[in-house]
Amino acid sequence: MGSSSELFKVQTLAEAIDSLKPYVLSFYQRAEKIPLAESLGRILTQDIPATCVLPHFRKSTMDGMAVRAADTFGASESMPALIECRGEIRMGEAPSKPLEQGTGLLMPTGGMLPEGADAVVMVERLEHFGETLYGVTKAVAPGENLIDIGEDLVEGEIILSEFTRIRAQEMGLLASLGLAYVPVLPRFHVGILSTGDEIIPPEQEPLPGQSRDINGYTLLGQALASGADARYYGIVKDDLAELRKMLAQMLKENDVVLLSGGSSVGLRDLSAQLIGELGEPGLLFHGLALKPGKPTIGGVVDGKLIFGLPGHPASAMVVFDTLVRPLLDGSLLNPQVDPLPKGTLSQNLYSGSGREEFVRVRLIPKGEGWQVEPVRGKSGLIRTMVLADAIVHIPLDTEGIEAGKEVSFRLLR
Ligand SMILES: Nc1nc2c(c(=O)[nH]1)N[C@H]1C(S)=C(S)[C@@H](COP(=O)(O)OP(=O)(O)OC[C@H]3O[C@@H](n4cnc5c(N)ncnc54)[C@H](O)[C@@H]3O)O[C@H]1N2
Ligand code: MOO
Repeated sequence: MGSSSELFKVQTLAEAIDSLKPYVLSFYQRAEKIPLAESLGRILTQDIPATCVLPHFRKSTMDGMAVRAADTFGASESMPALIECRGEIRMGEAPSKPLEQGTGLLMPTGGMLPEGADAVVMVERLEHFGETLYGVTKAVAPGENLIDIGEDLVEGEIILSEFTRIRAQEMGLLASLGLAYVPVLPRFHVGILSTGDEIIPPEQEPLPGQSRDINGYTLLGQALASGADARYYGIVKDDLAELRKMLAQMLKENDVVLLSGGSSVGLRDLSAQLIGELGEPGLLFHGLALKPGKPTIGGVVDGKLIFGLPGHPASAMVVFDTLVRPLLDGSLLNPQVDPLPKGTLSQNLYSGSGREEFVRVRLIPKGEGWQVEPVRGKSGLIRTMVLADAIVHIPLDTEGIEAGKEVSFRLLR
């Protein structure tokens, strides 16, 4: 234990992320094209220009009659404007000739307006006087009840930027552009392993001194929620040979390997030693100026990323969220991928640790916004994470945040 302080050559979170960036970027080169129907939650790897005008025809937004707006000016219930109906436009069909002055064409919502028409009168404002004669009981303004050509999209403009996360509305937009396949970041394959002589599977009854595996499941959930293809590899005892064998297999089968436990300075600190041995460049950092999460380990073995996360369940989750998630979900390159909502802090938050802090908080509805209330409790308590709705960041160079201040938070989903 005498050499423990040398092991902890503490780096900042930003330095750790920078050291991993080149390896993550090389992974991002493996962009793939996937069917649009499977693209929800994936990250675009290209700017998407509008390749067509939308809509490409003038479209009615009401069931009614296409008219020249000027023909309806001054119309009222007591003095309707008289319009001669020249027939009906069907859905999906183009009108055959322009609309003449004083005439109208009946049309459905979504139908194409004829040349010459510049507004639609809704059926509720039409009176049928017989034969082809209709009365308009309320004037329409030019442009009323229609969507103009290019009102949605103008050809050539960049409509989605690189590293946008595809939501339902982006899927719809991509469909409207005719993109049946979309270029996205690849999904990381993530392998998760829990370590420790005392850790047992959930289905076993713990003897004194034993604990059921929590981190295997929290990390699996977080990796899946970040869009990764994640797999849980179980539990390995504090045994160098066993751990080496398992890590070699996991590195073969995954892009990212997550270990938890055994990251600190105890006798059983095997992970850092092994990461150094398994391949190049090996260990990149051991110890971060982070609270919780000081004993975090990070390394790269032959292009694969490997992390040793702290054993304490809340620490492992917070470190995943701040260090690992941004690599998996593309927010490393586009921090705007998830805009941070804001709320008002209910109590002073002190930060005298000399470390960057991530504080678990509850969100309490207050007026139209949120009151942000710190969840107290040690990082060894899983319940603190269950009570928490979000995480608030206190940067390295501040002493804390005063009660009543507005703070940004990241939702824990
Ligand atoms: N002398 C020092 N001791 C510790 C330091 C330090 O700097 N000096 N750092 C502390 C901090 S901070 C943390 S966090 C922990 C991290 O410990 P390890 O990553 O080495 O993890 P373990 O010692 O194996 O376990 C700690 C704790 O967490 C429980 N654990 C581990 N894995 C799981 C799991 N999969 N599911 C549920 N619980 C788990 C384990 O049983 C221990 O109770 O070190 C401090 N010590
Ligand atoms: O980092 Mo330990 O992670 O403070 O509990």
